[in-house]
Amino acid sequence: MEERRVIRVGSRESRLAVEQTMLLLRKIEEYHPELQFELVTMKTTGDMILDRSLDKVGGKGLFVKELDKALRGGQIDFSVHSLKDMPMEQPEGMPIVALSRRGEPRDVLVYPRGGKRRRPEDGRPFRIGTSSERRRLQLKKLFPEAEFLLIRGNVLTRLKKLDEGGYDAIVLAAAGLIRLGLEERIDAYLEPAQVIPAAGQAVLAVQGRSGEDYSYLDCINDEDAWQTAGAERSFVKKLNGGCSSPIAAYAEKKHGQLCLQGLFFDEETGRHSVGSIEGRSEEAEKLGENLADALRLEAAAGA
Ligand SMILES: NCc1[nH]cc(CCC(=O)O)c1CC(=O)O
Repeated sequence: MEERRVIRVGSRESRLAVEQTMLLLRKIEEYHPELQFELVTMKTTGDMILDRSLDKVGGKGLFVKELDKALRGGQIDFSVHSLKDMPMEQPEGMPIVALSRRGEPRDVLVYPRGGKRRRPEDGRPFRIGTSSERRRLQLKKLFPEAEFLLIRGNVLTRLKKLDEGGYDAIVLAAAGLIRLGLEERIDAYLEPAQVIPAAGQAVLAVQGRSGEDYSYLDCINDEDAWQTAGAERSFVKKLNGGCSSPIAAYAEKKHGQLCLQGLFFDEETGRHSVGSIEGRSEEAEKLGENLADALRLEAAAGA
């Protein structure tokens, strides 16, 4: 029997990261039985800092740095990430080489297991757990009376903290729960018109090394994901390059057109602006930039 070519694949070690990576690998294996994948998991800086909002300690890069090092050093052949955790620009020589078809893009509310959603009459404010400024800013409008509390840790840790009574609800990405087989924990979907998701939410990204042949990834690579996530990420990039201010972006294709919704919060004026733009899919990046310019002006002017 011929030896199968071994490909080493890097992933964060959280259960969600591993589930997502395996999902992708199983798909590739269907098309390429001649390949053998070996999973290499790592703890990242972002997984180790649990007491602060990550916005404050250096942002998105924290979840990918260790894996980048292994990729650069050749210990792994590619790594798999949630696109929304990736910086807007890839390090030299380590581009994104494939994007998966987007999963369920919405954020959701999860209530404590067994406990009914607490009625507001009993006095204390409804406590919503999230560590994302993007989510807090948008949920404040839906739940003006709520109190927002920081929650950190991976998805399973957050669910545990919720069930132990620390919160009346938490906000998570539907995609993560679904991929963990926990869809039944979803109590309410938040429509993008109410809560715009994070750029790249529910898309998986494969990061590789320049010059390597990744043609075996064609089977999972999704053109729509490149266009929609491309518009979302160019919007974010134009506004802050991935720093701390809350930004949301969600694009979808409708009748061949690309429709991008965005939210921008201006730290200087304390105002935020929300808007959308529509155009040709081929101009995804331009659309992102144009919406960014428009929303920046609006937030600055306080229209
Ligand atoms: N920031 C953590 C993170 N990164 C990706 C997902 C879920 C999957 C996805 O959105 O692609 C999650 C959990 C969450 O936000 O609830």
